[in-house]
Amino acid sequence: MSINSTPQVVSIAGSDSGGGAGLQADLKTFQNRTVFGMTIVVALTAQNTLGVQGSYPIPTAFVEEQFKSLAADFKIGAAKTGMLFDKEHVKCVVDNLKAVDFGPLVVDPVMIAKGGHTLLDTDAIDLIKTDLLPIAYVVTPNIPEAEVLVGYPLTNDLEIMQAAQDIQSLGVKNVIIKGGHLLESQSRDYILLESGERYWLVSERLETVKTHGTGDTFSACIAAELAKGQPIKEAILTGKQFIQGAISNAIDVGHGHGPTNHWAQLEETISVIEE
Ligand SMILES: Nc1ncnc2c1ncn2[C@@H]1O[C@H](COP(=O)(O)OP(=O)(O)OP(=O)(O)O)[C@@H](O)[C@H]1O
Ligand SMILES: Cc1ncc(COP(=O)(O)O)c(N)n1
Repeated sequence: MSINSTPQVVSIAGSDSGGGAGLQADLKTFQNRTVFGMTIVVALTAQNTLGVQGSYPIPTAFVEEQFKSLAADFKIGAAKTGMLFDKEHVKCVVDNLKAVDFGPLVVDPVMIAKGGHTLLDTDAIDLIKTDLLPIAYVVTPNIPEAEVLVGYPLTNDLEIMQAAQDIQSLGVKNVIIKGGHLLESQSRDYILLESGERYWLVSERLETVKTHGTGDTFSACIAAELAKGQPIKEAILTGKQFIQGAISNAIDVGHGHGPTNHWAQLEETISVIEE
């Protein structure tokens, strides 16, 4: 085996002490998908399934030091970003990503935790649009995050499709608008690829409160598959199959919005509906 031939992936995000979202969800997902996972810690949260009790940024100089440590040794095949805390940290992450080759970048534009706690200052959003998205290969906003990125409400399929196009025009190659927040009997994500191909990935919507960290888990799985060299369409399908399996094979921890099951296997119940 040649040096560094094992697929390697890094998550640049915040720590969730409760283990269901953030860096912890990403590492568990990387492990399940058999890629070697690493982390660049941007912020810490004191958090459990009941909510976020506090958050604390890592000094940007130390974020940079972590970038340098990983770049000096590993051959990273894909990266993802999650909670980036504020404008200074977004700038630090962008500057450092430009200085290294960590492969295709998946941006999960985490803004507000499901419990309502702010994970990104609102004055950092412009920088995400102008500086982070142009260097991203994939972006995975949920509906409220997509609304913030485009500046108009998404109330029907046509508006979601238009939003994907408007987000792509910011410079990111592939756009996934996640439909976990749509109150329908199906869970539908809208995909617009670099090639112009567009489709919905549709699965049964599972009635559960155990959805803490669904977005992190989904985007981490996509990054893992990209690090293995999977094409984007396959990587996204695997992400959707993985999150469906992780929600449907529930585990029982905590008293609130429990985490998904990161040791679950892929679920094969996804439909692809071309536009
Ligand atoms: N109840 C559900 N049943 C089936 N799939 C779901 C459900 N909730 C979310 N999903 C799927 O999980 C993935 C993540 O979507 P979601 O919209 O929940 O992201 P998110 O809000 O960013 O998550 P989080 O902020 O918790 O990390 C999507 O593929 C979505 O379709
Ligand atoms: C550190 C960190 N990153 C991301 C999320 C989003 O997950 P959710 O929306 O399920 O709370 C979170 N709660 N904490």
